[in-house]
Amino acid sequence: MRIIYLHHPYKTQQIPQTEVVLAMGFFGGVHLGHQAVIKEARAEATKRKMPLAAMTFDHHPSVVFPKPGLNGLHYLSSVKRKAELMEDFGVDILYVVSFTSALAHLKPQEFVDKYMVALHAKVIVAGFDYTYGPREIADMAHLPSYSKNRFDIITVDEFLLDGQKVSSTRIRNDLEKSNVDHANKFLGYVYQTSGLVVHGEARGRTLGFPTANVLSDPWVRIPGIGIYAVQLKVGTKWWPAMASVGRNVTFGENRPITLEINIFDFDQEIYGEQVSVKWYHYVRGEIKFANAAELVEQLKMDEKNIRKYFANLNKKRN
Ligand SMILES: Cc1cc2nc3c(=O)[nH]c(=O)nc-3n(C[C@H](O)[C@H](O)[C@H](O)COP(=O)(O)O)c2cc1C
Ligand SMILES: Nc1ncnc2c1ncn2[C@@H]1O[C@H](COP(=O)(O)OP(=O)(O)O)[C@@H](O)[C@H]1O
Repeated sequence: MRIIYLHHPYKTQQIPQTEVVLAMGFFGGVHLGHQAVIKEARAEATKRKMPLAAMTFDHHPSVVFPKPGLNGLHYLSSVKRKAELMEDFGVDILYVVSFTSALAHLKPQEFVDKYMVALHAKVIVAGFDYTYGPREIADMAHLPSYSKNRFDIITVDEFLLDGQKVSSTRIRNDLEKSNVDHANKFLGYVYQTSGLVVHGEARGRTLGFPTANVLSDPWVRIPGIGIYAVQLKVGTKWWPAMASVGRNVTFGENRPITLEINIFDFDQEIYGEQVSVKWYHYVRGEIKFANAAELVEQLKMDEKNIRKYFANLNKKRN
C-alpha cells in the first residue's frame, strides 16, 4: 500500500495518474461500519480492475470545528495503526489529508473537484452519513449535483450489530467504561495501542511481578481504570501478559494513572522499546489493598485467571 500525505493546496505531481475507486471517511478505529464501506469499495475496485484508494484525515475535524463536550483528542487509532488496518482490508493507496482551516473552508464544489475528481476517482464510496462540508449542503444526497456525472457514487448503509449502530462514539464510551470486550466486538478485531517502555518506581520487581511501564502515544485512547488480559508486542513477538491501568492506590493517594504490564514467562530488560498492546479482556477493577503482600496474592490469582483465559481462547481458535 502506498501512503500519500496531502496538505492543502497540494501539488498535482503527488497524485498517481491511474483512475481509482475512492473510499471516503475519517475511519476512526476502522470499525465494522468502516470495514463495510471499505469492503464494498474493494469489491467495486476489483470489478473495475482499478486500484482502491481511501482518504482519511490526519486529525479529526473537531480540531478546526470544536464541539462542546469533546475535550481533547483521543483517537481509536493513530494514523500509523489506521494505515496498517487499511492495508489489511485491501486498500492500495491511502491519502492522509491534513485537516486544516484552509481545507475545512473549501466550498463543497471545490472539495469535490480537488479531492475527488482530481484524484481520478471514477467511483466514490462512503457511508450514509459522510459529509464534506456543512451537512445541509454537503451530504451524500447532494453529491450527484457536484459530481456532474464525473464519477459514480455508492452509499453504504448504517451497519448494525445486534440491532445497535456501530459507531466510534459507542466504542469510545465502551473503552472509557473499561468494557474492552464490547469495544472489540464492534471493532471486529482486538483493540490495539502503542507506547514506550519507561522507568517506574522499581517496586514491581520487589513484589515478584516486574511491570513494564508503558507511556502511551499521545492522542490515543487507553481503556479506563482496571486490570486486563493483554498481549504485548516486543520487537516482532507477541507475549501474553496482564495489564493494570490505574493509580496504584495501594501505594498512596492521588497518584497519576499509569499503564503497567507484567509479561508472562519473560525476563528481559526492555526500557526504551516501542511496544504495542492488544487489549483482549477486562478482568477486574483496581483495589486498594491493606499491604503489598495482599496485592501479591491477588496478582498470583490474576495471573492464573489470565493464563486460563488465553488457554481457552487458543482452544476456541484451534
Ligand atoms: C495485573 C496487575 C494488577 C494490579 N492490580 C493492582 C491493584 O488492584 N491495586 C493496586 O494498588 N495496584 C495494582 N497493580 C499495580 C502495582 O501496584 C504496580 O504494578 C506496582 O506498584 C509496581 O509499580 P512500579 O512499576 O512503578 O514499580 C497491579 C499491577 C498489575 C500488573
Ligand atoms: N516479566 C516481565 N514483565 C515486565 N517487565 C519485565 C519482566 N521481566 C523483566 N522486566 C523488566 O523489568 C522492568 C520492570 O521492573 P520494575 O521493578 O517494575 O521497574 P519499573 O518500576 O522501572 O517498571 C521492565 O521495564 C522490564 O525492563
